[in-house]
Amino acid sequence: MGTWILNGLTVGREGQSQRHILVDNGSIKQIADAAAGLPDTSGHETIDAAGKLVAPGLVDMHVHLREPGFEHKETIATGTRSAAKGGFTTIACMPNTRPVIDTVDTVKYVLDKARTEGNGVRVLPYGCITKNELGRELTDFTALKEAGAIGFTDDGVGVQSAQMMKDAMAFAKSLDLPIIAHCEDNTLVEGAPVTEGAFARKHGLKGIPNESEAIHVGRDILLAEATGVHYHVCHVSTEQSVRLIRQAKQLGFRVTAEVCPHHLILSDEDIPGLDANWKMNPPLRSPRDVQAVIEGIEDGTLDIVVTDHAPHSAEEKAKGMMLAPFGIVGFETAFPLLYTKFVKTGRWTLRFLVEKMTSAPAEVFGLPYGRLEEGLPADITIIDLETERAVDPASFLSKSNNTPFGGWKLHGWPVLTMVGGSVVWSE
Ligand SMILES: NC(=O)N[C@@H](CC(=O)O)C(=O)O
Ligand SMILES: [Zn+2]
Ligand SMILES: [Zn+2]
Repeated sequence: MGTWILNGLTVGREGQSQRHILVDNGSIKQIADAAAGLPDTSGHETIDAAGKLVAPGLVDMHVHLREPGFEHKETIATGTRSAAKGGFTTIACMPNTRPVIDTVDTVKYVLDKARTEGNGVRVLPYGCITKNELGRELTDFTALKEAGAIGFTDDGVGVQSAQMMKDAMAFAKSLDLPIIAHCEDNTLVEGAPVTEGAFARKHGLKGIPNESEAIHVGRDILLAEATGVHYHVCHVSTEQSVRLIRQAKQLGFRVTAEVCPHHLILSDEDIPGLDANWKMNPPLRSPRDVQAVIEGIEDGTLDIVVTDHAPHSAEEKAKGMMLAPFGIVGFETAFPLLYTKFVKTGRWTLRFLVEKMTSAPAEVFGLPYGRLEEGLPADITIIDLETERAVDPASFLSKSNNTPFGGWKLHGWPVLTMVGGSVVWSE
């Protein structure tokens, strides 16, 4: 017995249309134009998707699940629940856990846990570039790939040594896997909690300058040119980074990049006060940088949207702007935020947003997901575009609720998430 998802709105190359989708045996068996009438649904279950968007399952290539080691912030069980509620069917998790994911055993640990406690969500682990993310010694990329790592990153910190990064790129290139870079030059940061700029000046805080990000982006683009690796830039937040990536693409280098909803929507001018729910890395930048990343995603310089879902406990965030850890949760607000801010306002088409969160990340990382096509795995997210709801952090399925978006009234809430033909979350 299969499932017909009836009368949903789909967005694709042909524009928007109403379709019926038959899911059978874990895959998309048939896609039919609704104009031709209802299909014969006898012997099948049905889901009424009339008036709702039926999108490919959302794909998030940058998330923190915190397990092993930081289970007070999040676990694979709670993180995947939160992801499913946000409409995500495939997520790629960062290795800055405790211990970090720098051995075959830790990769396997994450994959095993995801299989048993991952709520059906596809979890793809990254391995560390350097042992313990200390920047001193490369990990065994060959063994990590063999164990299931889909790329290498020291997310949380920048790789400070250019030689180390170059060696990492050459190694990754030989295995045909990407390097995913958290770009941050430590000599330009010195413990600052927010961006250099208006907010920092007003509160007498040290600021993180734009160059601390862009210097690594520029350096790494040169190293990517030299090595030919697929180089992917994490959470781009500055005008200068966008400019460098744009130029690298014009020159034909194998460079891709991601941007987070918060960097597309918030600037440092929006930070209401010394509340650590507004503290993340990279920090919220100037309005000029926000404009630059928006233009970056619009002209294709930035390829994909990721959440950088970074849960921290209420106790940790209560330590205040100076002492609290960097990061905000993202799964349960990402699509509604971008839908409300960019699609409902008429700036982006629905198709553009959906692509940036589905087919584009799948294509950048060579994954067989992110599209609604006969024969592909039935990873599908149904989204209510009509109902307005306020963000309620207390209702998050994530173990943490550190978000600056509490109370925001948004449209575009996922109502059903299906992975491989099984419903993994529904309202
Ligand atoms: N983004 C953040 O502010 N924090 C991330 C680390 C990271 O993504 O660099 C975290 O692990 O908490
Ligand atoms: Zn990072
Ligand atoms: Zn991160």
